[in-house]
Amino acid sequence: MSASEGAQETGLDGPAARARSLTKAYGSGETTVLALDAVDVDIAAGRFTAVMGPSGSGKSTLMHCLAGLDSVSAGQVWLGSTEITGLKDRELTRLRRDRIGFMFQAFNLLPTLNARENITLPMDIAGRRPDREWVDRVIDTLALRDRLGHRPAQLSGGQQQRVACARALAARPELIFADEPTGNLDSRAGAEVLGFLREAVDELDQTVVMVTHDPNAAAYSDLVLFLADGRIVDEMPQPTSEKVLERMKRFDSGRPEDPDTGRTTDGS
Ligand SMILES: Nc1ncnc2c1ncn2[C@@H]1O[C@H](COP(=O)(O)OP(=O)(O)OP(=O)(O)O)[C@@H](O)[C@H]1O
Repeated sequence: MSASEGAQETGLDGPAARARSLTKAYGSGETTVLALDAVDVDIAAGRFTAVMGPSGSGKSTLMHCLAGLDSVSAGQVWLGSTEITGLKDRELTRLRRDRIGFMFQAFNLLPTLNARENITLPMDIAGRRPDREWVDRVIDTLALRDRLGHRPAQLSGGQQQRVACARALAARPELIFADEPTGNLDSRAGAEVLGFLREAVDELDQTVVMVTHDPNAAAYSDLVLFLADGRIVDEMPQPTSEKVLERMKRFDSGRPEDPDTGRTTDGS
């Protein structure tokens, strides 16, 4: 079987996003922080990828650079076959609007709009006519049909996050970025939202990249990428929460040594 037949069989042709030697430095001179250090990554289309790593390892920076929300210091980023590094701000804004969906920890729902209006808001702003059939499918998949007339204050946290999820899916973006999407939810509502992201991939053929600290959340993904000090240091296909937790513990025990004493910095 040729590679192209394989791609056809899985319905995939090339990664949804790609970075090569992606480098991001903040600040200058002695205070420079290298948030991403020559990262190479392929985000597989039609898959659910989780990004994990210790605090400050570069997870959010990676997501922001892949999504064109942040400029890069060096290297290249592609969304599908479009190189986004080098695009002008206006082109980037349009590309984000048309091709990417976002879900953040804060739901960013507009309080005066009802659920349906919040879901279609990005398309309304862009002057795009929603694909009714698709939006209906998203609404039913997320079990929001009987909540469409409610404003955010009349919805539970989990329902609000489902509306945010529907909003990210509504324009049928090529890629959905979720940054700690369950961070503000109790475990039941969190599990529900993760289940829906999983369904978006399995049933609706969407591509999801999720930044998380939570091994249980990462276990919903197809592949976990582990970042440390701005580099991808490991990856884990078919993760379970136990295996992810074990891997994360190795970061905790990998405390840097003091070069003078050879001891770890906590004195052990
Ligand atoms: N705007 C900024 N200005 C300066 N430094 C920054 C900025 N944003 C991030 N950094 C630094 O870049 C590094 C990576 O940050 P980033 O937010 O990507 O990490 P993270 O893995 O998402 O962390 P967390 O899990 O705590 O959210 C950190 O050292 C951080 O302090």
